[in-house]
Amino acid sequence: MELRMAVDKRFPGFELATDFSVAGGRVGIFGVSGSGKSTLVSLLAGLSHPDQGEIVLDGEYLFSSSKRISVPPERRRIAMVFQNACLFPHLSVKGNLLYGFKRCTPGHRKIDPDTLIDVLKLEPLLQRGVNMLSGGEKQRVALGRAILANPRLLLMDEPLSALDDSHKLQIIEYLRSAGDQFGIPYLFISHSLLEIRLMTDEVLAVGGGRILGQTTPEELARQRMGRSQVGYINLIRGDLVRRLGGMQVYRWGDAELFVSTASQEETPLFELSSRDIILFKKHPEAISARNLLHCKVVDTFASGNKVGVELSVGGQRLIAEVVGEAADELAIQARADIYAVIKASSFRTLT
Ligand SMILES: Nc1ncnc2c1ncn2[C@@H]1O[C@H](COP(=O)(O)OP(=O)(O)OP(=O)(O)O)[C@@H](O)[C@H]1O
Repeated sequence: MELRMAVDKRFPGFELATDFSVAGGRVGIFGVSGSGKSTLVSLLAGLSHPDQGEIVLDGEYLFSSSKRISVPPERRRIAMVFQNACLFPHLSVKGNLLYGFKRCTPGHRKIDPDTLIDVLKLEPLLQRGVNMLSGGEKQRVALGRAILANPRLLLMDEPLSALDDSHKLQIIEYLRSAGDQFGIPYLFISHSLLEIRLMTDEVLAVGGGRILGQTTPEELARQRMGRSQVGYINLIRGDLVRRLGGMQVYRWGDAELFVSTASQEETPLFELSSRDIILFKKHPEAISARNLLHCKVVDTFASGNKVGVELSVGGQRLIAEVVGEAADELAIQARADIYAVIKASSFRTLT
């Protein structure tokens, strides 16, 4: 997907003015509430019109004020998944799924409904009325309906916001299938950096109606480390090796991690804040923390008043943070050996 949006849109008290180009299959739009994300999405989908400018998708003008072009929404081949599933209440799950497929011209019908039903695990729901579904199930149906419309671009506008935390991450796996299994490029809009990191490869940061930056989710997370209350969040997927009393031991690359927070999953995802990693220059003796990892410093970076320290451990990467003074005292520099200490209780279970 190649998208260029150079548009202006004014509301009383708010102006969206963007000029950006993105290419790729998994693009994020990140920004706080009121930054203009939904306005941008609505202009792209054709649900509202820019005051001026142009929108070009894969070489085709969807909107151009100077050329007097405005392709109607139904001819843009852009499908949407919103915060609320917005399913048709009078149709069954199957009816909702096939709705988009039937409206799609036969030449564009590349995705087989049975394959989609299989991938999104919708078979047991097919005959149900949509009011009999949980929030997560509704979002899976809404996603399926959008994919079956065989769009050239899928817009996902805060699709996880209405779900509780425990369901969000399960649904992410399905949302990603739009790209991974069906090859549909998507724009994923969210105010959650975690969701952006799990869903996208490139991200536009939006604020006050402007594009503040265009970068990778990883780089965005690093930039925000110093400003964030929680520091940098390391995302760690471990493989359960054994259980020891109230503790789980996970393999993570060549390293083993002791984690005291429980998960039902064999390969759960954990969060670990850069603030919960303590660095030692020499091997510390007799510590109560369960995890002592011998690491190499890969790189350091400044973020606000903190220094981020990228570590290599057992073939994996970990980001710790220290204040500038500590970085000097510990002589932290690329290729230095260092020990990272982490309490077993510092890991937060995401799945
Ligand atoms: N139709 C409209 N009329 C007037 N103002 C509007 C309209 N649509 C949006 N706005 C204003 O534009 C600004 C950006 O809104 P927008 O919904 O795009 O933000 P957002 O980043 O998507 O926020 P959220 O994450 O809360 O949905 C807000 O100040 C909003 O009040």
